[in-house]
Amino acid sequence: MSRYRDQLWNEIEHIYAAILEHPFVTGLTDGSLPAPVFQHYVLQDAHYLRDYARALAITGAKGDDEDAIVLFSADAAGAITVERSLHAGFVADFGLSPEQVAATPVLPTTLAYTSYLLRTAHQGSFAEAVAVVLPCYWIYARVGEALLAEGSPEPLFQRWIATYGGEEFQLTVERVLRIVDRLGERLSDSERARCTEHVVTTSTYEWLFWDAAWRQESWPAELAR
Ligand SMILES: Cc1ncc(C[n+]2csc(CCO)c2C)c(N)n1
Repeated sequence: MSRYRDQLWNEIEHIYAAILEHPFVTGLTDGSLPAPVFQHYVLQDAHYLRDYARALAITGAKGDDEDAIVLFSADAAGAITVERSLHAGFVADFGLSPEQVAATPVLPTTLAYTSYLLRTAHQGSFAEAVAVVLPCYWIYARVGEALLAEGSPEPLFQRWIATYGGEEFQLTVERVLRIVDRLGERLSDSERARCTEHVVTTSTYEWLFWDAAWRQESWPAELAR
């Protein structure tokens, strides 16, 4: 019997491959990513990280042992710290004012992704909560690793790559994957199917999140009041 993580990776490998080929991601390493696209991503990510931290805190509260409670609760705080340091730096680099940042609306893809995260974390079991938050860790660790090997000529993008390709983050993800493997050994068939669906859904949202920035997604201007 293979580890649960290997079964899950089989389900999302094609999404990961599509992410590595996405022009947003290739634009990070060849330096061609247009600044407004990266800016869009960073501003939406600030909204995303706040709700992701909430989803992690709920996952921690549902933890089935002390290590799991500590890991997810600490990462809930960590997601806010990352958001503040990474994003304060990028926002300063872009010359954006705090007012402009505060006025940035939560756009459709961010709202859909965070809503699904929070709904599942609130309503699901501990295993479902772990499954729904997993792709955020796992895909960024794998993408960070792949991009670190290539690097970027643009210092701003290189800083982003170093955050997620770095060893410390890789160790955090390994700790989450050990919990996934442990839970995988005792899931019923129906709970396993629900967990797999959450992993596939939020992996798809990871692709969509980059694509929304690439498309410069907005709410329909013709419906604005
Ligand atoms: C859309 C989106 N998905 C994943 C991450 C990466 N990420 C955010 S918090 C966290 C773990 C705890 O710090 C990780 C890996 C991101 N920034 N934005």
